[in-house]
Amino acid sequence: MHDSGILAALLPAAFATVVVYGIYTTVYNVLFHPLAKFPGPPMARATVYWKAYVECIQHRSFCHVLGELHAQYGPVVRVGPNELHFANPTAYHDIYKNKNRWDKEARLYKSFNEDRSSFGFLTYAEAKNRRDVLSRSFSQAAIEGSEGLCVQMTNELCAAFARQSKAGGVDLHFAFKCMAMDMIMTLCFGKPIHAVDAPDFKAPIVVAMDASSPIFIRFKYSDLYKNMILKCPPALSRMLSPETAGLVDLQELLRRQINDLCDDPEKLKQLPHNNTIYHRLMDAKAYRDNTVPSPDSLYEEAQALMFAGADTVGNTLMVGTHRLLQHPEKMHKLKTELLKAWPVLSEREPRLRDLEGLPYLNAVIKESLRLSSGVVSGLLRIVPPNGAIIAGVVTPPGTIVSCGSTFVHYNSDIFPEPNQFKPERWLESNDLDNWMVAFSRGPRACIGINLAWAELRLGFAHVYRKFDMSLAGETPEQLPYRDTFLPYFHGEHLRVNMKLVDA
Ligand code: HEM
Repeated sequence: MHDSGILAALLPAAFATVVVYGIYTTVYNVLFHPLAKFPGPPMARATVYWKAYVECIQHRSFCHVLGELHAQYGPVVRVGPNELHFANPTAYHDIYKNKNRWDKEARLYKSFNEDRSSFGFLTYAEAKNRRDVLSRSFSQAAIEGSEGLCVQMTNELCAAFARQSKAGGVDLHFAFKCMAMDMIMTLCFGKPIHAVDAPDFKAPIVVAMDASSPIFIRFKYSDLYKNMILKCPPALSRMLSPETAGLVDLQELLRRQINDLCDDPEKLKQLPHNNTIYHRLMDAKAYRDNTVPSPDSLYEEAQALMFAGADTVGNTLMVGTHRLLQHPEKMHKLKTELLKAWPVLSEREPRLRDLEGLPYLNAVIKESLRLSSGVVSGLLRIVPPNGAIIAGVVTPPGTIVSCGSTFVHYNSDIFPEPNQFKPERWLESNDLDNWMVAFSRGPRACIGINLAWAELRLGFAHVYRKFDMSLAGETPEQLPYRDTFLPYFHGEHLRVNMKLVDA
């Protein structure tokens, strides 16, 4: 028989095998799977590609879809053949508690192409090794040591506000992200990229990161597409997919930085600060096995730190500002507190320690963190071999589980009138802190929490003490976002007139 004859005979057999396998898995998933008794949309019970359809074809925001599903199906919904989402806030503490060593879920976490980073390692053990090295750079003491740098970045943002303020206002969507990007770049490599100096705050790296957010959703469902964009030569990738060109530029910039350091570690000595995160990451003695990670791993860590550290802080400052502008009386209260702590602008500015003691400032930050929620997607975890009880529900081993932070932060039993901006609620009860989950909880909680708090305290304090702000144009009633892991704000950017106060 000719080759073409063999192929002609095999093709129908291969096709039939695929069809039979498809029918078998569908019947198994719907009727016999250990999760068969949990309610959920019929297609979600049958295939993971239901979620892909909702996210990639319908372009719907999955955390919002989850809200509708829970209203229809109750507190536990089966959103994939092997996946449950919990709406009950107690589930949050059951899943993300300190003593849990649960793995992260591969499809979601591999989509970021940061598999060998603190954020991307799937297992607790691998992540712990890296976190042990990094945690020294993010400890409370380290961040206090970087206070001068943090103040400098905030001052540079304010100087840029003063310079760039013009008819039409400044773009706060990008401005705060630029500041956070300069901060993390300086902490990593000792030199800022001066993102805040870009005209209208459109620093290419920040714009590229912003535009690339929705693309990662597609990476979740197609390795082929992901590799086509991220692993083929940059010039070809830019040609094949102009919409992701910015992401490729960002990768090249970080790769150059890391390759330079790996090729010639002596270059570390030339960095303006001698105690950067990459001094630490490239110090073999910092590791239990005395081995510096591969250049690829160091690159992925840099990407993880940029993505984790810039948009999150930027979004919180933007959402807080949006709400304060909608509530002049709360803005006034904040400014009054700041004026008392910092009566004359030209005199000693308050230190981080002083800002920690300002109750209303801290309440404003908590309320901004609650409303922006940090990461809005469910942080998917795998139930270990012994199974688990989550919010009172017996959950089989191997199940993918999550409870999104928005289901905690917008729960009206915990936060009455959850859509309202009420910093005062944090002053009335300390118990609420138990339900602040913006930085997640447990062994994979945010490693940058101290840095984030420092940036938020200094950001709010300096900007609100130094500027009177008013909306340029219409007040957007809401800042609509889509769940792309972080919230992706896709509406009109928040533009604000900034007027320097006299003293
Ligand atoms: C308002 C600011 C921030 C918020 C709301 C936030 C939120 C979070 C959340 C929810 C996680 C858990 C993600 C997961 O389980 O998949 C996380 C992890 C992480 N964050 Fe942050 N973050 C913020 C700022 C920062 C900053 C400034 C950095 C440092 C550059 C940072 C670095 C990280 C890293 C490295 C992880 C991975 C930890 C691990 O998986 O073990 N974050 N963050």
